[in-house]
Amino acid sequence: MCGNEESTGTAPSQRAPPATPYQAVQDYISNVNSYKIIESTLREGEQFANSFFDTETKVKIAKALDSFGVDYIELTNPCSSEQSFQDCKTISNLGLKAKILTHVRCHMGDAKRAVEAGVDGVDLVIGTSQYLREYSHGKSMEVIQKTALEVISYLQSQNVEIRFSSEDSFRSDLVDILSLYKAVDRAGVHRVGIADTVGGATPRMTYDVVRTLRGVVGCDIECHFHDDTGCSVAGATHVDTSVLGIGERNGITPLGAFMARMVVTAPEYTKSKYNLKELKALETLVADAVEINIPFNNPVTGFCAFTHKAGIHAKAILANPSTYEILDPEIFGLSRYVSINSRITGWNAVRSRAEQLGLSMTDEQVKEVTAKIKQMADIRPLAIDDTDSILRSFHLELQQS
Ligand SMILES: CC(=O)SCCNC(=O)CCNC(=O)[C@H](O)C(C)(C)COP(=O)(O)OP(=O)(O)OC[C@H]1O[C@@H](n2cnc3c(N)ncnc32)[C@H](O)[C@@H]1OP(=O)(O)O
Ligand SMILES: O=C(O)CCC(=O)C(=O)O
Ligand SMILES: [Zn+2]
Repeated sequence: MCGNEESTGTAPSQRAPPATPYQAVQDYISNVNSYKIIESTLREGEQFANSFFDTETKVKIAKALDSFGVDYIELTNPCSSEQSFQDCKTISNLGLKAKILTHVRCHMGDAKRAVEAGVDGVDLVIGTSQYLREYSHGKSMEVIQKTALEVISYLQSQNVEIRFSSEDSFRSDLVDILSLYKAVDRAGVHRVGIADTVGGATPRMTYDVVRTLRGVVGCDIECHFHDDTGCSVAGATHVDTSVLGIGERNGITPLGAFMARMVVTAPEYTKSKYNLKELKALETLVADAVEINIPFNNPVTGFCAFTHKAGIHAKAILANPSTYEILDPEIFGLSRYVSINSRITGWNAVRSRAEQLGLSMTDEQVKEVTAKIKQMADIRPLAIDDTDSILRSFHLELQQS
């Protein structure tokens, strides 16, 4: 052992645990205590390369999302196929607490089919960037606005909730989209949405656009962010998510990562509203359905999300978990793991493991066995069983000597 043989400090077990070990990172500027989740696993998620959801799977996922507590569940356009239409009807009739939305083109035919499917709300979308106006639908801003107002007026007559969104908002002309949003807001939509369809926006750009839009519309503002450049966790009043972030290309804001963010930013609201302990089961359900593994570094549920390895970390974590954790795993029904299996393990971690195993040793003895673990760990990777046996046989030798 080197370095800290003499500075053992106070043993973690001798100190009173702090009353509130986890402290929120306060965001005094934003109003984060009333956001809502538009969960799009069954829409954006169906655009994920591997996705095939049969009706039974969709129903299971919809029920799991509902039980988790999401506010809205967004479904694929019922015009996509006969089964998409039937599935919209089936899920709309489940009597879930979450409102059921479908996502359609800002187009009268799509809007009528959405109403026939019996959804609670319709998410209208149309591309507004030069790229999409030229290469997708070919419509001018004037035609877009005229069509939008007609479709909105029809949907109002059908008493459904209406969201109007531009696709590729961040590459659209800001003046163009602001005047379009102003018009649809005046027409009475419930929300407008902005979408970073290609995942190129920065947090600063997002802040600027949402702030400017907030000055122009009175309705709620929904955000939809793609993760092409790893910047998808953000939002305004309503945030689009999908389980594990599945979606077109490499997807959108992952529900779990967003929950991780919000449990820090708005802890009371988030914990009281969402059944965070169901996150892991929900992610496992969707991962199995689309035949993927949960990434090792997934926020909250990645296998090492709460694993502490380096000796300096382990000591402090054992004394007070908030030293190296911004999230309490218990909130998600999970537990932390302190590794003692490597050459970077420290004696404090080993002492804690020995205590867990009921092996009583002096500090000097723990340091001695730690040196043995390190010796072995320099030769090959160790598993927990290996280090436990080293501890047990060392302890046995002590008793026999
Ligand atoms: C960024 C996003 O993720 S937006 C959501 C993407 N979701 C989907 O695409 C849902 C699944 N899509 C589908 O099932 C099909 O594309 C359908 C049913 C919507 C349309 O299918 P098709 O009629 O075969 O058209 P296709 O998919 O080849 O092309 C899209 C058509 O929609 C038009 N379009 C695209 N956006 C809009 C819009 N907002 N309003 C009106 N028309 C639009 C395009 O111009 C094109 O029309 P065209 O047939 O005259 O060329
Ligand atoms: O409807 C929206 O707001 C977003 C549509 C979409 O999936 C996207 O633009 O990436
Ligand atoms: Zn998208």
